[in-house]
Amino acid sequence: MSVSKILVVDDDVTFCMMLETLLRKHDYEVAHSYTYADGRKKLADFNPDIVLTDLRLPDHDGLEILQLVKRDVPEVPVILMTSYGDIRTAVRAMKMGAFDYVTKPVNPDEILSTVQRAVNSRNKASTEVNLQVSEESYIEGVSDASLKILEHTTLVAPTGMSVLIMGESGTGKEFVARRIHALSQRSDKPFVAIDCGALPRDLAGSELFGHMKGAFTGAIADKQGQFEVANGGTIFLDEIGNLSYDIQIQLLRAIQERKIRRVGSTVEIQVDVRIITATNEDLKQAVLRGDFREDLYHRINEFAIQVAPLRDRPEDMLMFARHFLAQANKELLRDVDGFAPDVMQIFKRYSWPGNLRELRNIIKRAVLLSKGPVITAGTLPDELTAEADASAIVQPVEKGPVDEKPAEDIDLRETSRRSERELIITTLEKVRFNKSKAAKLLNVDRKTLYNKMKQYGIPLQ
Ligand SMILES: Nc1ncnc2c1ncn2[C@@H]1O[C@H](COP(=O)(O)OP(=O)(O)OP(=O)(O)O)[C@@H](O)[C@H]1O
Repeated sequence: MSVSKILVVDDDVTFCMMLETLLRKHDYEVAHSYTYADGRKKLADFNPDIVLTDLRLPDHDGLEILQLVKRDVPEVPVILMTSYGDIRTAVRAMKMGAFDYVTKPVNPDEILSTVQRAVNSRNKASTEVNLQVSEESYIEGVSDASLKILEHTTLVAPTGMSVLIMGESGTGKEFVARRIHALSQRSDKPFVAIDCGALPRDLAGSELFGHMKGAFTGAIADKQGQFEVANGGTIFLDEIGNLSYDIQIQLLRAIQERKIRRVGSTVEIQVDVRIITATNEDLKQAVLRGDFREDLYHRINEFAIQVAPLRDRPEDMLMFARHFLAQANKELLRDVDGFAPDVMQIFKRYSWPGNLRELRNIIKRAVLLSKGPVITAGTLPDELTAEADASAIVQPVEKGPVDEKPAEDIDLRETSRRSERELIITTLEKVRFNKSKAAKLLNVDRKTLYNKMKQYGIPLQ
């Protein structure tokens, strides 16, 4: 196999050099750019197989590099490097079609394993094997929300109904889709996953339905679309809300009449494909806005499954954490045995905007950094512990069993917010608004106290 070419875009010169040396040592061919403008040029001149970009560049942000790649060379995986404070942007990047993100400071083993996964995914894509049967095992979870998903997937799997899976990014929607396929009568036929968010508008038709030689510039040969590839099996359309109106019409036809037509052809091809779709936006709103066709919405929504965010199902935390720990140990050839009790408490208090994907990444990173037999709070990013600390002001770390059920009731939350505010005010008054002393008494750091004061509208005076 030929050497993979990697373009690194980052304005930190020393970091770029370090990364280059590391990647070269592992037989990658590397080019670097310190700016968006140069990155854009190298994208054309160097023709990389993979792009690694920082989220903050002096002249633009890294998301624009991602957009550029998705527009011009959508098959090239983009890995984003972010500081932990940018996690929400990283989540947005995933929605826009990024392959994955790694958090800075970048750990050599972590970056190498992510790059290797990207190389593997490219090799799969280029040989048109988009079937990607998951190597990871499926965890069912124990929360009520997970049990409901289990019940619904088992019920709907054998029916052939179209399923719409809703949930935030990283909650496991694609895993649920694969599960439905695996439990259906189509399980020995292809499962084809397509990220509609990463499909360039003008190529979406050809990617889904195929094209004929000469149909447009660049169509140098006839090409099967993914509907034909998936024939007999299941097609999973992730981020369905991103399809253009035009493609929505063609998709509706494919579902209603079970026929597709390649771009540039008049011949209709019969296809038998089950449709599973996913979205993390409110499609009903998109219908009301006129961005998504109502008839298509009803077609894809014969059965809906809601996947809850991780923060709303803390009962699942321990199981997933253990699963990702075992996975990380295997991938990194380590033998970390478990989690210190305060780590599980931090996990349960953190808001997990990136959901299971974020938990997986955090644990992998912690395994890399661990020196002892268990993962300790010191191996977690500061932002994560700070956010968890902030929400713990009136909920001191419990010593109880790690998987006990925390309060979920909305009123209870509201009450605890109110008493948290009162506690902060009383403490501040007691120490005459000396923030350092107040922070000490409340057992949080000053930054957390400031954030809380801002959040509750307490004057900083
Ligand atoms: N049930 C599960 N068992 C084990 N791992 C899971 C499960 N669900 C999700 N994961 C882990 O979380 C990662 C993200 O899941 P997945 O890609 O299915 O999320 P998603 O909701 O489709 O995300 P996006 O909306 O960003 O496409 C997976 O790669 C896997 O590592």
